[in-house]
Amino acid sequence: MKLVVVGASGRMGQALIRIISQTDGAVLHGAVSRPGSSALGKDAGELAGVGQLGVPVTDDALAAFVHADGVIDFTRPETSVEFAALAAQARIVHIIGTTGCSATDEAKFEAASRHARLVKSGNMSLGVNLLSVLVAQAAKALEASGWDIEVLEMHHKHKVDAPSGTALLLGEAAAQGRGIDLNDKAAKVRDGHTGPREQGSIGFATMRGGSVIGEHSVLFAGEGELVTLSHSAGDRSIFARGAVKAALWARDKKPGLYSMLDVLGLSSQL
Ligand SMILES: NC(=O)C1=CN([C@@H]2O[C@H](COP(=O)(O)OP(=O)(O)OC[C@H]3O[C@@H](n4cnc5c(N)ncnc54)[C@H](OP(=O)(O)O)[C@@H]3O)[C@@H](O)[C@H]2O)C=CC1
Ligand SMILES: O=C(O)C1=N[C@H](C(=O)O)C[C@H](O)C1
Repeated sequence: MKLVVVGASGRMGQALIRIISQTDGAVLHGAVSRPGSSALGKDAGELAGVGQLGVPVTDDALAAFVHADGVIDFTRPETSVEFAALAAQARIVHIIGTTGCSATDEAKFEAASRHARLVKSGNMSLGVNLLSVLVAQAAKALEASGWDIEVLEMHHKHKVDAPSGTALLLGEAAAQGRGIDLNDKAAKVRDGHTGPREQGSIGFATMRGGSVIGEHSVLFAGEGELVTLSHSAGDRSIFARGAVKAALWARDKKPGLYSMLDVLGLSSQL
């Protein structure tokens, strides 16, 4: 499968180029960076430390997409929206790992998925997707006893969105387990005299610092006891491997908007 990596000089872009170069059935067809990037014209393999791949970094996304089978995109919301339209035009697979997208962005992805096969997830790792299934089960099982749910996350100091895509994905899983809408029940920020915790709300706490790749915990707090379900990312290759797996999976699917749970065969569990 001929894959284009957009955001090729980013943290995830680099991890993706390395994983594609090691994956049977996948080949790096194109690498796209932003106009003016210092990476333009450089060999994508050399940039990612895997030796020459014969793929120069370009800023011409459409030309890169034309003869490709898929694009893997961990960039920025506004950029992913643009690439979704181009991928739909080229009728290719589009894997979106970008987080921090608005409801308007999501509607544009939905529209693009009428023509393209899109897989989008706030976390492409197997571990987090399994965790989301466990969180939904725990949220349901502990509902009658009225246990409170809090989602805690920490990431590196460069991260620009909060709560993380993963925290929101885990919050959605908890909400699904409780049969509620996360938008009605999320407490994303607390500051000052907040009053007591609203019964049935799902709280979020965000920490940023250093080079932390991704730490997530979902806390279930009852009277006198606490259950914690957590995931720790040791390396960005876990996300890159998931994204490449998603691209290979989506290749023969009908146009539509899929999740990582679909790719992993876990959607019926949630
Ligand atoms: N779903 C998942 O499993 C995961 C999701 N993520 C998400 O992926 C996204 C990227 O993360 P990360 O790699 O750490 O961030 P980086 O900032 O390191 O990488 C983003 C890259 O996108 C590039 N970019 C921005 N606009 C364009 C454009 N118009 N054309 C081409 N390239 C562009 C940036 O270029 P420039 O530097 O020049 O601006 C940058 O190189 C974030 O939203 C993050 O939350 C991250 C890890 C896992
Ligand atoms: O920005 C990151 O780095 C990460 N972003 C994703 C998120 O927002 O949850 C996934 C992962 O935790 C790393």
